[in-house]
Amino acid sequence: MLALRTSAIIALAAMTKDDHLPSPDDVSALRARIDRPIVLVGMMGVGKSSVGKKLATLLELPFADADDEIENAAQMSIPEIFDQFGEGYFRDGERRVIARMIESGPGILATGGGAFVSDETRGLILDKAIAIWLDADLETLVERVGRKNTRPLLRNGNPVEILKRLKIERRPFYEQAPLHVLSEPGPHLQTVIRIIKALDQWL
Ligand SMILES: Nc1ncnc2c1ncn2[C@@H]1O[C@H](COP(=O)(O)OP(=O)(O)OP(=O)(O)O)[C@@H](O)[C@H]1O
Ligand SMILES: O=C(O)C1=C[C@@H](O)[C@@H](O)[C@H](O)C1
Ligand SMILES: [Mg+2]
Repeated sequence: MLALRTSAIIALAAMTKDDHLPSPDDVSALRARIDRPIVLVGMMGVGKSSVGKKLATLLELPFADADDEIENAAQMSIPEIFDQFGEGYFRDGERRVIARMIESGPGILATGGGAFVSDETRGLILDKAIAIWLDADLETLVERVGRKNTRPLLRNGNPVEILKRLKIERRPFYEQAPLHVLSEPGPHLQTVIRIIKALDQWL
């Protein structure tokens, strides 16, 4: 497969009839080339956890979610951690959990929306893993985060305005990921296939 090691591979093409599931042989061949963790980064609600799980199933790789790991380690929910100890404490835990998980070898890791903003975490991911920026427009994010009220950063103010601001503030960090995949409205599988294609070109 042609290795496109240019600055970034942008898989933003609209869904076409070419967005079909790759054959089992193609998936196996790709799987064999994955020698590092694949780390999904991007805004809250973009689909890192839900798409990441499906991607892991398709590639037959272990899946882990940094937010879940933090909750398990603390035996508390993320809103409880924010309420009782504050965001700084959460970010410390997030940094430690991701540093540990990056050492676990090939697998799919869904990060929390703010993880890639940390210089230390971002440096580690860029050095030792394959970072994929999952991206969506504001309207899509607003619709998706509205399905659950579990994101403490959206509780203190107008969620649309907060998401809009965070999206602008975080873009310079997210765009450092070498792969950029759009997660548009539609089936999760559409995004999974786009990730597979981006990886196939990159590796
Ligand atoms: N491609 C998609 N098409 C339709 N719905 C999606 C898609 N991706 C995610 N969703 C839905 O959007 C919601 C948020 O997704 P998810 O929890 O995976 O986001 P996240 O990026 O992990 O967010 P966070 O950073 O807060 O953990 C879920 O209800 C999920 O099913
Ligand atoms: O975007 C963020 O900063 C966050 C996203 C979620 O995944 C959680 O990590 C937490 O709610 C913070
Ligand atoms: Mg998540």
